[in-house]
Amino acid sequence: MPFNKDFKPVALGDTNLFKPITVGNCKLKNRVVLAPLTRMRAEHPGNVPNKKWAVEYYDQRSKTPGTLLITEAVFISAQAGGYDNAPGIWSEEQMAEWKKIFAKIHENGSFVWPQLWNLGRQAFPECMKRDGLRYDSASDNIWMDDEVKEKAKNAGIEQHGITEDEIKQYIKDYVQAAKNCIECGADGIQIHSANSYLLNQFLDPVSNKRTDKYGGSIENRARFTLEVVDAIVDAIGAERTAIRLSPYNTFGGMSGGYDPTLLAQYAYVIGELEKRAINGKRLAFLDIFEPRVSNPFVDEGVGAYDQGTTEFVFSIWKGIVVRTGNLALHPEVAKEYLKNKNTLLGYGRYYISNPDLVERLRKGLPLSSYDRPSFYAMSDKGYTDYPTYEEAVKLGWDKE
Ligand SMILES: C=C(C)c1ccc(C)c(O)c1
Repeated sequence: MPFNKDFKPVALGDTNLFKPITVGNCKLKNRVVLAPLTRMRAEHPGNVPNKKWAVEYYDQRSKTPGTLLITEAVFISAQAGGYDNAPGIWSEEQMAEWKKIFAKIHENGSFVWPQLWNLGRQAFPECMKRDGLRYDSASDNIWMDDEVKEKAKNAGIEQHGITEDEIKQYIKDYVQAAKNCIECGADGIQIHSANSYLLNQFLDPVSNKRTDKYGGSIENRARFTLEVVDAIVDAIGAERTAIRLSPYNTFGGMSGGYDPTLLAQYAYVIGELEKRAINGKRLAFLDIFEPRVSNPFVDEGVGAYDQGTTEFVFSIWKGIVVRTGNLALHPEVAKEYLKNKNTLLGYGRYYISNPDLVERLRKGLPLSSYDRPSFYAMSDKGYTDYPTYEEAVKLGWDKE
């Protein structure tokens, strides 16, 4: 893919983006963060990180020492999964591959935080039926969309509102997965409580119709997420624990900004995290998915929700924030965000196509466009074959 000719690069080397900051136990030399990016290259069966390509993929994106990388989302257990080609971190075989990946990132002087994932109703129903697993969510049969409802019916599996005992088991699975990450060498973990996956299905009243202590009020809908936070903090420490939230996301049937009460839900969760912080258990960072991207499946710049902002977060949370969402082509927005001294910037799609993105942002170098069709393809094409800027110039891309 050639350079993006429609984008005029801006050097950010003299901005706060390259001001060192300590996150947890990690002394970062820049504030560029590899955002968690599912790439669907894990091996099936076994949900094992790709043995041929994954080490190289993360090696290429961690070359600038002192960079924070959040891995692609990682299933905490088979029951939390439901995609054949996404990785887990519950088995020895999976852990053996992650150890190699984490070691390579550390060899480059960078840091790695796996994102802990639990799909809920975003799982493929047919996979759960095939594997003799439940097809879980916050409530029975509140479908993401009619297509999924039909797939579940054809597979002969109901969508199951999980019981309190099953919630307790998931919390144990989150803790074990977090411990496995640290055993494999990770610097910390990020709890995925965003983008319509299971914890988000509990936070959002559109999917959570429960009448027990996990539903029916802002406090109750936040309970599962906060119990996961507390259990993981107790197991590995607050300085090794982060969380991702997406107040405005509409992907996966979530309410986003269209439910006026949703911001109150997130203000409550973040308020509870700040209360814990004041009591000595401050999470390493909050990763906030900006409404600049209300649905990650739509094209660059499409679908931004402009009726609200995440600025409320800063009235509550006094710790470190990663802000992610369509920033690579918008250095002016990046600079605005960087005025806050606790802010780091997450980069996703353009970090796929620019393995040396940190250096390109520092120097204001042209950005290679990405190839969306290969985002989730089982191939090294669109995964490890994107050139660095120097390699691209040798290929004559600057002459095109
Ligand atoms: C492209 C989307 C919406 C996506 C995929 C995977 C994950 C873990 C996520 O948070 C978002």
